[in-house]
Amino acid sequence: MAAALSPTDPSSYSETAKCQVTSLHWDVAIDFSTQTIVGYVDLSVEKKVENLEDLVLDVRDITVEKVTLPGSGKDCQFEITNPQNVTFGSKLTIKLDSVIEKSFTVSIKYRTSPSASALQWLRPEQTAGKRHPYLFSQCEAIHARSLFPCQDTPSVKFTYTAKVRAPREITVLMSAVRGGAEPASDDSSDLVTTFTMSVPVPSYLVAIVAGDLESRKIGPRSKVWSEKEFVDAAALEFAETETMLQTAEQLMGPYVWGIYDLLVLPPSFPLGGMENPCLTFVTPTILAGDRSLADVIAHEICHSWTGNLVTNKTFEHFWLNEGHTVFFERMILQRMHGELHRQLHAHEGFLDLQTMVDTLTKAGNAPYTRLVPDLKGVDPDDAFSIVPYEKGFSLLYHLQTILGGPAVFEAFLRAYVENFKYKSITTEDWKQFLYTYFSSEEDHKKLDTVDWETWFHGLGMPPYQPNYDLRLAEPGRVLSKRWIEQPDDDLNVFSPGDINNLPSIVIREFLSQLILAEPPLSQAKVKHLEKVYNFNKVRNSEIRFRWLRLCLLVKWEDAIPHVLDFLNDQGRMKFVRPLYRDLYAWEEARPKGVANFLEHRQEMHNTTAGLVAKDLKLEV
Ligand SMILES: CC/C=C\C/C=C\C[C@@H](O)/C=C/C=C/C=C\[C@@H](O)CCCC(=O)O
Ligand SMILES: [Zn+2]
Repeated sequence: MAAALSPTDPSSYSETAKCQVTSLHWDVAIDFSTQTIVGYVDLSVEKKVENLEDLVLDVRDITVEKVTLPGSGKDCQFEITNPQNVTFGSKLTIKLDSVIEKSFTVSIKYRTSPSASALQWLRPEQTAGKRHPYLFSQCEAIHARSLFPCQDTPSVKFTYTAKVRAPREITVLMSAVRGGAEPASDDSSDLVTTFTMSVPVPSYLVAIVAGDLESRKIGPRSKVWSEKEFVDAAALEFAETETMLQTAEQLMGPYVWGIYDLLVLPPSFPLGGMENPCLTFVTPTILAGDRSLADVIAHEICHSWTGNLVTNKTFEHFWLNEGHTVFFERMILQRMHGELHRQLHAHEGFLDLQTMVDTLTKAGNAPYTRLVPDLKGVDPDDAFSIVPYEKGFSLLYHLQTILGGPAVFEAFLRAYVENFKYKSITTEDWKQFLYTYFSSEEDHKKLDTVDWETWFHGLGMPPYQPNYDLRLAEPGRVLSKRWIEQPDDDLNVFSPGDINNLPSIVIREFLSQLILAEPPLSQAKVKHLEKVYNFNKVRNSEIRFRWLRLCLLVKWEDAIPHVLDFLNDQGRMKFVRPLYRDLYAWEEARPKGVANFLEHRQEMHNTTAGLVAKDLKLEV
């Protein structure tokens, strides 16, 4: 019989009403030769009920060797049920007959599997330096259970310490403050590095990286880490980090995590960024050379408050993490570059939301367009999209508009963070606080005009269409209109100078408008665009992405090798999944897309490969 999932979190087996993990100690060795992590996790647990018979934990692809209660020195019986559940992993039940104390510790001796979904192992030849192997983790949403047995639900927060052993030429970092690295007592060719995270975090924020890493100081509390080959470029690209941190502190209160470092990962990293505390992980696709893609850094910095301090209680409330973070990210852009930048980014987000809603709806996944989706029986990775980011932002922007503008709403958001910091909350908690904060009769009348049911549970686009100020984008929009209206046999009116002085965000808007043109642009026009502006040479990933989508839209065969190059150069899902879907949708290009995927899937990140396989309708 299948094991039951938690009544309070559809993505976890843990029984958090009975007991909760409050701290964790991880004592492990990284074994690159077997692609496993081996050692102990010690969990300190607090009982919530008098008679606690079992401790139930989430595991996936983990071999448990022994469980002991260090307090009494006794071994515990344990069993693993649902061993093959692809979506949620398995349920580890530890028998606790003898525990009478309110708090106790269990020590679990275990090993991970080479196919642990949280981990990507790279051979030396897959790294930039080609000298040493590399390992990185991605635990959000529910992959921490493949790294260590845990209550893998964001409703539980714990502090942690760690001791990680690895070969001495490998630098190990975690989402925590790094202590020293000492030679292992039995073999000085290994180093043991220690870490401390003293702010309670959910399991999805535990992260590890191990590789041939260097760092550069980029601010009083910040370093950037990466392979030697990228580190100087990364230091220049992210030089605004401290300004962003200070701006975020003005908006949301003190930064509680001590250090804020950045790690630039190898190109297969599946996300733009991941807000691992003390050490944000980012994709190298934001190394544009001109800081124009640093909005990703602003976003990850804001998660230090929204997400990492105030956390969604389950991934059904993921919009609380992401909607607020996008809202604050755009406030940082506004403070640094002006309101028109915020307006243009918000507009771009709304266009992206429309595209995503169309894609999900056409694919039969309309339920994932809900702001608060039902994740019962659903892998959170399958439900993941920009919907919670942009629909969430739209809701907050709408509230800002009706409740009195930025000053009033910023004060509310600051109070929201203050009120819920260190907690995990639901959408209902958020809404109750909103009504309590805006308590006057007049404000309640305004709040009651909001169609909450449609915002939270409605399918498709939000029930309100914002009217953003697009003055900044005007030159790009005028140029796109000219291209759309110009007859195909009279294209010599365009010249490279048309886009010379346009900021990259405006070129993005230019290309987005061309993609949206109805009827679609002719292939002749797209070929002429290349002739005049040389887009195939542009390395800015956001421009490259839009340009290649436009080429596929008009079925320009010569563009396919450029698309495949981009797909094989990097593995960011935001770019890879739509391009593979476009290849699939074009019947003649489909075999090339499928063949390219099959050739490269072994090099891809697990999660990306699994989702692309579904996009290409291949067996997983
Ligand atoms: C409603 C959605 C339900 C669950 C999703 C929760 C987690 C999904 C999982 O796939 C993890 C996502 C992690 C995201 C981290 C960073 C993003 O900001 C990246 C955004 C995309 C990009 O910029 O490349
Ligand atoms: Zn985010």
